[in-house]
Amino acid sequence: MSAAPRGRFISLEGIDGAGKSSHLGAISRWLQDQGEDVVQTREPGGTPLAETLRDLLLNREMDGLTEALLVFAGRRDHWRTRIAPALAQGRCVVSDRFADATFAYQGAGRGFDWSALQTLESWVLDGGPGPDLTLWFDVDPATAARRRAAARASDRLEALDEAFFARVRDGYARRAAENPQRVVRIDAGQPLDGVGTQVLQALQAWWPGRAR
Ligand SMILES: Nc1ncnc2c1ncn2[C@@H]1O[C@H](COP(=O)(O)OP(=O)(O)OP(=O)(O)O)[C@@H](O)[C@H]1O
Ligand SMILES: Cc1cn([C@H]2C[C@H](O)[C@@H](COP(=O)(O)O)O2)c(=O)[nH]c1=O
Repeated sequence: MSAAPRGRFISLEGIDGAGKSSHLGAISRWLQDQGEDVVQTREPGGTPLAETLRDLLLNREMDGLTEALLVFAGRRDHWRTRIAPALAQGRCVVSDRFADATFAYQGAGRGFDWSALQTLESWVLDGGPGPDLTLWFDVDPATAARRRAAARASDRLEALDEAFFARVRDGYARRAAENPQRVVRIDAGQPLDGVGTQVLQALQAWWPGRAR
């Protein structure tokens, strides 16, 4: 009996308040409509251990190196016990954030060494590929801050200033430039339905071209 073809892996990225989580459900439904068995997850988190580490990241004071090691520790557990097995079964994984967030937040935002992050990423993913498609919800930091303020109280990272989020945005732009075949930029400054239309178009444009 032959093994199932590897499933597809989609990640959603963007600065806090960009609006990515608002489209998670619609993306999963669209994939289900294509006949996919979908696993919806998030980072930091996605497993009991990684959710515990998420709680520390969002609520305890620490430096950028500690943040990077903590998110990669959680990602290792998430990858090894949940994402990789699901992909091996041919399932479709949709994650609200993945490794690009570490390059953007801990790399560009905190100033942690980019090539060291690339080494950690390769170790944690067993040298294999990460997401097949990344939707980068790109919005200016002032708009994102207004959306966050209207929606909820800030956690430790969300409370950082606009200059931090401008650097994080630059980090996402750098990852997009380094991975043009994978990362699709969504103009998240548009109203909700306009963003939803772009998301759908990005999925449709990518879907038929995916070799399994
Ligand atoms: N395009 C949009 N226009 C206006 N408001 C939006 C838009 N997209 C999302 N919002 C609102 O902004 C707030 C933040 O949205 P959401 O939680 O989806 O962002 P997020 O990128 O997932 O944030 P985080 O990563 O910090 O959880 C919500 O109140 C949501 O309703
Ligand atoms: C994966 C990852 C996340 N972060 C930060 C980004 C956000 O501020 C929080 C997660 O909150 P969300 O509302 O669930 O998006 O964590 C990070 O700093 N590094 C990472 O690798």
